[in-house]
Amino acid sequence: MTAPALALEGVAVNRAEVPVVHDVSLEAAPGAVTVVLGANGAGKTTLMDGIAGLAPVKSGTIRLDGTAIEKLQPYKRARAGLGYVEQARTTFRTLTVEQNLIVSQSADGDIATVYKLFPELEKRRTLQAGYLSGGEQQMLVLGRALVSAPKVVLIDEMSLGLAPLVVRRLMSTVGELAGMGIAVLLIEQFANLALDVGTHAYVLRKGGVVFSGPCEELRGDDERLHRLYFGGPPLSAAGTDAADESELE
Ligand SMILES: Nc1ncnc2c1ncn2[C@@H]1O[C@H](COP(=O)(O)OP(=O)(O)OP(=O)(O)O)[C@@H](O)[C@H]1O
Repeated sequence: MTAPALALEGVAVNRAEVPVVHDVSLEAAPGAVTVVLGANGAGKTTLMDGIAGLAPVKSGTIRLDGTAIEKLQPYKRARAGLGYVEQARTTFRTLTVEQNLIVSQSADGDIATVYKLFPELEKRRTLQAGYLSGGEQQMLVLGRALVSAPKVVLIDEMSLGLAPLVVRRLMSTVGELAGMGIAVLLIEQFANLALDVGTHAYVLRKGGVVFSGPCEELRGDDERLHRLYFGGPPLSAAGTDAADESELE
């Protein structure tokens, strides 16, 4: 098996001194999309913030290409090859599209690759980012992560507030990022879209992992997802899964 680009072991993350994520172990392989699912408030963003260094990791280890990063400042984690596409969809609104890419570019980063992935951005390269549509802004945020030449990209709910067609387009791009050898860790509210593009899935509930397995096991199985998200008995009388059991592999 390929060595994971990102490996977490027993990670706990706090929010404002409150323990939110506990004992999370997960891996993200290079060249694949790993999906993190869970209900609102399950701790997905807190986990991503912990990996990126924006929330305090209280215990456990986070390895990027085998090197422990959990004690590094966020900018050092970024420099080590960690890209983070945050939910907030932040761009420098008064800079042009191209300037946004230039300020995020690392020595190995290639703006032409971004334009190949998103021809829309090349057409608007001289436009201030504040004038882009929501979907184009999300493309720019993904593009900014890409020009930092990352080994791992964390993507948090990039579909928020976007039209379904745009979301599908962005999802296929996420697959292309993996095709470039990047390890993508994807949080997504539209579970089935994420499961279509992903290889391995984790489900978080109340800050802990309750499922780890191939995406195909969950694809299209809304009842099982619901039970994993919220616990409790199976929704259908025919359900054979244990009521509130974790399904860790
Ligand atoms: N800044 C904060 N201070 C205190 N508690 C917080 C803070 N941010 C989040 N929380 C709490 O941490 C828990 C996990 O939130 P988090 O945003 O990580 O979940 P999530 O799975 O990403 O949910 P969503 O899908 O709604 O973004 C929630 O109970 C939330 O209220």
